[in-house]
Amino acid sequence: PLSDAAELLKYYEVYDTIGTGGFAKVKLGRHILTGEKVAIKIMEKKNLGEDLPRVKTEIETMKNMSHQHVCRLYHVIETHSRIYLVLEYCPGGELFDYIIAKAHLSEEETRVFFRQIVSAVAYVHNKGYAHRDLKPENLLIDDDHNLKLIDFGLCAKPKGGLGDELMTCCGSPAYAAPELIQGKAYFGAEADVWSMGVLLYTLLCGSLPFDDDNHMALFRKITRGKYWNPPWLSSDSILLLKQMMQVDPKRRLKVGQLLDHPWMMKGYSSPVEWHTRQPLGHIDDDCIIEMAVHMKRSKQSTMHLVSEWKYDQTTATYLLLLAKKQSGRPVRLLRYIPPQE
Ligand SMILES: O=C(Nc1ccc2c(c1)CCNCC2)c1ccc(-c2cn[nH]c2)cc1OCc1ccccc1
Repeated sequence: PLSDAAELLKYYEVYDTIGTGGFAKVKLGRHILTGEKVAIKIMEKKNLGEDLPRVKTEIETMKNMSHQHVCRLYHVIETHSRIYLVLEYCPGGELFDYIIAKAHLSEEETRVFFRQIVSAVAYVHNKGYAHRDLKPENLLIDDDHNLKLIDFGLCAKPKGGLGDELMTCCGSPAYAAPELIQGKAYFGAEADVWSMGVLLYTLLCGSLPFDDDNHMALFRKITRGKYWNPPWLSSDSILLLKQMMQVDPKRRLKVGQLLDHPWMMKGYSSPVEWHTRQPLGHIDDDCIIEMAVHMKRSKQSTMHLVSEWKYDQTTATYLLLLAKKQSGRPVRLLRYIPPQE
């Protein structure tokens, strides 16, 4: 109903639907004040049902994530019947479609992408979360041809940190670790490494290492851990895949060992940089000044307002101004001049 869209339309121009997922629809949009393009994920509360907790998890998790390879949440608008998430614009679409279009990627192109995936996952783990649904559908390509991790609906933040075991069996079977599908207690970080191994395989090979229409047959293949290595794989790639898709989680590579693994370092002089380039607490002066001028407030009170991180129009305006600055565009808010009488 219009009342729901009214709140959204106060701040955004909304264009056509670009994707419809399980319980959400994604539309293109533009933030009026900054002119920046955004993606708007629209969910009908009544259709969410038992998925509502998953959406709440995703929102609370994404509010704590600020990283160059994690899709940024800018604004949360909850109305009578809908939840709108305003998200970072990723016009390259899903990595899944990109791989299909190219059959499979070269080792060099895979390495560029895989270093970004490891950077995102290392950051997420350092924050105490396990993603638990790593797959090419959950990696989007931005307008700079960089990857952005999405879908934190299944992530877990064990109370005692990632040293605690998890129980819930979740995620997509083809990417799920053996210990997870066997219903054993597992460590989220170890399960994520297995999924990254399957992801690396799909990038290099253009197919799944373990696949079967029959669920039980698929489970048997995963627990057996044997898969085909296509002839175009280098011996280094074969070795790394083997170290990541170890059925025994204790023998599996750790994320820390991935950061400077010889395969990851080929053609590079430094290990994967996983620290964020935009720490959450950091407040950019240029953006604050432009907002203060626009809001006719002092710099101090504008700084204070932004620091509340309410994921409202203020948060969205600040983050989108920052995105503008980082893309080399002018740190300017729209100067709306009302029509002269
Ligand atoms: O910006 C996003 N998507 C997106 C934007 C523009 C274009 C495309 C895609 C590809 C299709 N051709 C038109 C160009 C976009 C951003 C964030 C999220 C998102 C973040 N957490 N959850 C979802 C989802 C997004 O989309 C999903 C999608 C839509 C159509 C296909 C492929 C992917």
